[in-house]
Amino acid sequence: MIDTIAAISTAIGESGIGIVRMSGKNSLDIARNIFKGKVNEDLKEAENRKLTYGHIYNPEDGKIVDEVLIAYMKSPYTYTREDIVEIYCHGGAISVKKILELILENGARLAEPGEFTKRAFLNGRLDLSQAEAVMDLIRAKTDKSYDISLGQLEGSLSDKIDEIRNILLEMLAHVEVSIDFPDEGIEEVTYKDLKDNGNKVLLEINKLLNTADKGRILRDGLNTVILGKPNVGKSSLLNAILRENRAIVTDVPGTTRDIIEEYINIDGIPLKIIDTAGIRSTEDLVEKIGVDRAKKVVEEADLIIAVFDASRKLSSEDEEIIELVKEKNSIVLLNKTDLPNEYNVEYLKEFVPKKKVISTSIAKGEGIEKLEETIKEMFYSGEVEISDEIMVTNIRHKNQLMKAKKNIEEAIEGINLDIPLDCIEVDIRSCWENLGEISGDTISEDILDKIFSEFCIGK
Ligand SMILES: Nc1nc2c(c(=O)[nH]1)N(C=O)[C@@H](CNc1ccc(C(=O)N[C@@H](CCC(=O)O)C(=O)O)cc1)CN2
Ligand SMILES: Nc1nc2c(ncn2[C@@H]2O[C@H](COP(=O)(O)OP(=O)(O)OP(=O)(O)O)[C@@H](O)[C@H]2O)c(=O)[nH]1
Ligand SMILES: [Mg+2]
Repeated sequence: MIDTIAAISTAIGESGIGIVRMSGKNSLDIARNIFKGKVNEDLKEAENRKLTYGHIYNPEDGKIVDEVLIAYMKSPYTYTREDIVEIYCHGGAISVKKILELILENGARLAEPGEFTKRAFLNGRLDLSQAEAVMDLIRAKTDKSYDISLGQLEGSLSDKIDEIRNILLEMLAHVEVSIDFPDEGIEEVTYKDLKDNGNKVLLEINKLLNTADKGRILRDGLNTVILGKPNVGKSSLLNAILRENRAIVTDVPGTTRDIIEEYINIDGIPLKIIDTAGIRSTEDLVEKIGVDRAKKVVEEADLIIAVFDASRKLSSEDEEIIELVKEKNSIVLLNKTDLPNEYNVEYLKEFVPKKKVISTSIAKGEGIEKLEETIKEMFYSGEVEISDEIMVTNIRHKNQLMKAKKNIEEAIEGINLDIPLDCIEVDIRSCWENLGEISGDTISEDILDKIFSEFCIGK
């Protein structure tokens, strides 16, 4: 039997109201055990989707736990398609926890992360990409990524994937007819038809893939890493961009020991901005770990802002930075230009010939706007425009699309070479299956578990 699950669905902390919810057959019975209504005594006349006022109490000792509102939502027209009971109690940490404990003592099981949404998926209310969009919606950090998730929740991506898979199904049907009735002269027609449809599928997959890189950036933010030797002004830059004193700034080299991550919007472009420990060789263990981490985040960066100090001569540490950023998408800052300069922008440019070099005095707030302008330019000059087209924002979806692309390319190659239809059929089927993993139509139990395990509790 499928058990009844329960979880706290709101954030635990200082909040006005907290929600504890249950899903499954026993939800209403459990609620009846621990709830006493003022008018509606024991939820006998629990009306579907009506709020009832009353108290949660412990049936063992009769003690009142909290004053609440309670809602019963009857299967199948609910979030999970199962019976659901939601209890709206006072916020904070204690009430929600006490009520959850009572519910668990009365026969429910603690829900795994994402299990409510997993049930919605397993019971057919959502497809997998919509379930994933629920999570993206919660995690969205900008209006744009929010809009994309909402669109995917409403099924924009699912519809597109279905459309492509339907073309593939049609192709499979033609192949099967030709294999079953080889003598009726339909083979020629089949090859022509396969070619047209195969190309259509490839085109649609490519369109989606083209949105993927920008889509990821819109979802997660442009991964921007501030890099430089100690004391050049990296943390000052972070604070200047954020316009708040987020990171500690001192004149002691080695102030920042670990990486600091923050999110900021520059005219609609979301940045995940990372301040790092200054790169230098050091004996200090903590600082050394910080430096190693800094080097590691460089590998995953979309953009590096390399900071140099105009008031000190270029050192071997600076050379190391130059090597690190040479092959990367980067902007070079020459900072502290308000101090007596050891060298200028022209000199620095010789070392980083292909990079944009900006002169700044972060202490005086000079050059920050120019930096922001430059980031914007670099972002918008990059291929795909932000538009209302369907975006692929999820890495898993991108990987499935890449597999499907390979399948359809192989099928098309086979068609062009007139190889036997049953060989081509294998590729078309793989393509259909790989796309089906996006909507969850064809997917294994363990991949499902993995996807939902990354959800949050109570969703
Ligand atoms: N109190 C509360 N608020 C919430 C949620 C919730 O579970 N509880 N949601 C949880 O994420 C979101 C709303 N999402 C929901 C999605 C579907 C259904 C639902 O009952 N669907 C039925 C009936 C639809 C209808 O009446 O037309 C269905 O699809 O059959 C409910 C909530 C946000 N707000
Ligand atoms: N004169 C001048 N001082 C600056 C400028 N930018 C930063 N500073 C100062 O330089 C010192 C170091 O700044 P931080 O931002 O802590 O440097 P950092 O690169 O984060 O240093 P670590 O975390 O140690 O790697 C502080 O005293 C800042 O006030 C600038 O444009 N001009
Ligand atoms: Mg610092």
